Amino acid sequence: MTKILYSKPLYEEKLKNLKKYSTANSKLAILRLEKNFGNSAYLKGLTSTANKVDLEVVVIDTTPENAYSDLQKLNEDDSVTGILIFRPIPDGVDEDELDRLISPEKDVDCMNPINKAKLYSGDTSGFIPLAPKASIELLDYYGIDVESKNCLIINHSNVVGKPLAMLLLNRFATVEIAHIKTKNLREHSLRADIIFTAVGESEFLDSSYFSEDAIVIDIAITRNEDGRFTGDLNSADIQDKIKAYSPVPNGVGGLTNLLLIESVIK
Ligand SMILES: Nc1nc(=O)c2c([nH]1)NC[C@@H]1CN(c3ccc(C(=O)N[C@@H](CCC(=O)O)C(=O)O)cc3)C=[N+]21
Repeated sequence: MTKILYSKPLYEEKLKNLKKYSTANSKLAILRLEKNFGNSAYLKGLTSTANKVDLEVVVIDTTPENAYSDLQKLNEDDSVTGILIFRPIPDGVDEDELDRLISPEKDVDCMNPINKAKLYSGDTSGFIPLAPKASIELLDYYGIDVESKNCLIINHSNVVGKPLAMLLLNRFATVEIAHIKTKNLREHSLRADIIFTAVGESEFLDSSYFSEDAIVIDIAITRNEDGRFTGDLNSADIQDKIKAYSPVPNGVGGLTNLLLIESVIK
């Protein structure tokens, strides 16, 4: 039997705890340069969670020309306590410049170089990128230890792959990162104990990619041809053929939005 790693029980537990905090002096601001499926799903999830704890959320739609000044305004606005810039960031915007500009104290997704440096040097006491953090917390909740495991990450972005690799290294996992130029992905995934994937290609990972003891953490969210939300994993095909997986929806994404709200409040 393949186990499904739902985030719901952990979500509920953490939500209950969050309700003890006052949200009166907290506000999350989201800087959005474009609308796409991924950030719409995120916005829906985080809005729903924010409503449950009465946290104020504002979305600032901006343009490549105004992004820097709009971000500066959010930095200077004392009522704003957390800032998230939706990724991916479109062409014509200097992503590194935005990252340098975001106030390190409000940088809930850990994109400012000061916060990244802390994380990359092994100090996890500050902000941690939220999707990688959710992936690790989900494994912790289900008692899955990554130490000495062969972990494959299929994503090399600044938001998912690279920070996730750091978190796994901190826990003495053996880490491999696959990306767009990787040859023979299957050869890598067949050797892996735990596979973290965030490609965004609906259900492309079938059972031929995995050993029977594989655990798959699906960090992608897309929509397939019939309009269903899916991740990278073909969950019908892998039934009874791998050990465990996190579903989409109700897996990593559901927890990511809660960790975002938690990060703003705490
Ligand atoms: N700077 C940045 N950091 C990100 O982490 C980031 C981003 N930009 N841009 C967009 C993608 C996508 N993403 C999601 C997070 C949560 C859900 C989520 O809450 N999903 C729920 C609910 C979905 C629903 O009900 O519509 C679920 O899967 O159960 C979805 C998608 C984070 N991303």
